Amino acid sequence: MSVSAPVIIRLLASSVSVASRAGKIVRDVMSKGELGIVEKGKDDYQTEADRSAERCIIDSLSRQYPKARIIGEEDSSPNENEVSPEWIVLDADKEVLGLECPASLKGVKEEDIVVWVDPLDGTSEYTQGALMLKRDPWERWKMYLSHPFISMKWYLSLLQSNFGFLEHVTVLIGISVNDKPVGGVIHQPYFKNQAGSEVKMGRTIWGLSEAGVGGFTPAPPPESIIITTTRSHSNPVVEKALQVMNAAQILRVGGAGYKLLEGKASVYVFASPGCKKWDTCAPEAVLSAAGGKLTDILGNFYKYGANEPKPNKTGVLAAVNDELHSYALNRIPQDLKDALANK
Ligand SMILES: Nc1ncnc2c1ncn2[C@@H]1O[C@H](COP(=O)(O)O)[C@@H](O)[C@H]1OP(=O)(O)O
Ligand SMILES: [Mg+2]
Repeated sequence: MSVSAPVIIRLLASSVSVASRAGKIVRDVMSKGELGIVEKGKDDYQTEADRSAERCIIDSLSRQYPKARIIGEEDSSPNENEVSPEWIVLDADKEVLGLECPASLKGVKEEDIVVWVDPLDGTSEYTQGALMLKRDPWERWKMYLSHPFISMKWYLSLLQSNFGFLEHVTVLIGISVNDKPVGGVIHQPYFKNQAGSEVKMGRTIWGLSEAGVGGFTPAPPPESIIITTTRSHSNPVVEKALQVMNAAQILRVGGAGYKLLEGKASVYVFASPGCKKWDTCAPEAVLSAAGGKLTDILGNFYKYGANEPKPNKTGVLAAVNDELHSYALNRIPQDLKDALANK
């Protein structure tokens, strides 16, 4: 790799490469069918894919950027023995390496950087996707019984979903400097690239502050207001914040990364704690590089320094441009903002 490129460019290029490798780990664990689900907290699960993909990303990046602070959702400690040599990725994406570094980022030093890693965003959708991959109804029913966190209502909605929730899964790597997300990578392991009769799985999107985005073309905002929100972590306050938006449509999809990429919505509203810094760092970087804005429900930016609290206690409000962000912010009732701020 060219050592002459500024560190922020090299790190973003390395993150693009390692995110694809992590995406393959996510697919491989699913293919084996042994998810190794662990309950971390209420509505919060971890699988073998989360653990292995995180080790792949953290070990690959920390070998190349030892002075950067890298924080992963699963908080697994580095242990050489656990890491398969095949998981270590030391190459870097050529397109990103060739980017002109914005002047404001040229002087960034490795030790100024904090990287937030979510190895598998949309874990609920991933585990539910596993259930639906069981084509034999009896096998599926037995697996459902071993997933005590999936209610019968969800099970029935899954049966009607045409097995689509795996597309909501993403791998997120967010790069922050001075508390701000400046670079982001969102990899979709289950995105289908159709080339003739051949289907190749996976796509990687990146964004860099003042440089733009790559890997996809952001769609122009729809004429009417289309909102996206959680499908698996709702509550009455989340619903109240949606009702006041006067939206033409509400799309309920999983994962923070996927909400930015599903292509139809222009505003993301989630008036609840639940998301953490690793959920929003990469999406915020990509969104702002594309001209959008992500804040909490009160309109304040989150800070991404290494010592900042991990939970995004005051929710998420994101939009593809400032005008739509202001529209949504002004519609949220003050009592709802106060209730979240004082939680
Ligand atoms: N109540 C919660 N508990 C745990 N994680 C949450 C919660 N709410 C949101 N998240 C995280 O934020 C992401 C976006 O939320 P949602 O899918 O509900 O829209 C989720 O995929 C999940 O990340 P993860 O899947 O990495 O654990
Ligand atoms: Mg997440």
